[in-house]
Amino acid sequence: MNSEAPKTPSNNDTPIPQKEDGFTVGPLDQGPPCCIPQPLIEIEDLAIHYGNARVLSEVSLTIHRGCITALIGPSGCGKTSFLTSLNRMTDMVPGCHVEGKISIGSVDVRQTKDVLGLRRRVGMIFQKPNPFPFSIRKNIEMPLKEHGIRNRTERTKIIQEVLEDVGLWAEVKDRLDSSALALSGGQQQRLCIARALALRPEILLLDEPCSALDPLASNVVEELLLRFRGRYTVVIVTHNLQQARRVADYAAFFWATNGTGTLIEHGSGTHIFDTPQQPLTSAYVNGKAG
Ligand SMILES: Nc1ncnc2c1ncn2[C@@H]1O[C@H](COP(=O)(O)OP(=O)(O)OP(=O)(O)O)[C@@H](O)[C@H]1O
Repeated sequence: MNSEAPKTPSNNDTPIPQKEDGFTVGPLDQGPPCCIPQPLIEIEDLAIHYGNARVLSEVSLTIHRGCITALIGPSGCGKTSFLTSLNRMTDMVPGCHVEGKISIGSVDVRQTKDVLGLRRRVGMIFQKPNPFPFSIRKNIEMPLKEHGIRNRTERTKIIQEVLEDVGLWAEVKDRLDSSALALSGGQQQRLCIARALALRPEILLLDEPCSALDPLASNVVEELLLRFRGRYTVVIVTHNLQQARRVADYAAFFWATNGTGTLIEHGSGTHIFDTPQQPLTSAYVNGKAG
């Protein structure tokens, strides 16, 4: 294990990026613009079961505010299960049982009664873009209404802001009432990210967000993630090690033995990809295992 600081510059003098190229990139007042390693999510001795099968065990990890943390490891080692436990999506899986402690700031994730508030704070983006089968506008408006934003002018403002944040505004501003399903895959994924941003989350969980996209669309989403650094705390599952290497301030490597995954090693992206301590990590990141 390693808790060395990430490669990203960490000092208070880094200027806050201003609106450029039509992007505003999230609430500007939400924190340090660079990756100052301050713990935000603390996971202690996490275990996850589906029925009698223990698929994840003994995972302890600190995730830092404003940083991008990549979860890597072969298929079936528990990355998605881990990710979805962070905003209690695991509650929705019949037979799923989570043990251990997850804290986000002062909130005890497993004990909190305010699951809606938790999910507002911790947004989730899935592998396959999943826009609602409605208009582009309604895709963002619906969750805003569900979360109690009754004022139409405020909703209209947020819709424009978040579409600008994901670089989609110029492409869709003249067809906000057209079906979201008519957008390309990459545009749909950016719409889903905009929908998550509309609720002003602090944390974004992304489960292989680029794997269903063509290389060009994938690059656009990756670029977007880099722009989120410092504004949102991003936790991303990716099988694309090149992508993980490019974006990760921190990386956590999982591996399963006899069906039970665990965390083998974590640390800065540089540490995991260039100087891993564990032979298994080295074999995996160099394409010799997994
Ligand atoms: N709903 C479920 N019911 C039963 N078992 C499940 C369920 N979801 C996941 N599993 C099992 O839990 C283990 C971990 O799965 P998980 O999807 O978390 O791994 P992963 O590392 O994200 O895999 P991948 O990279 O293929 O998405 C696997 O053995 C999987 O079959």
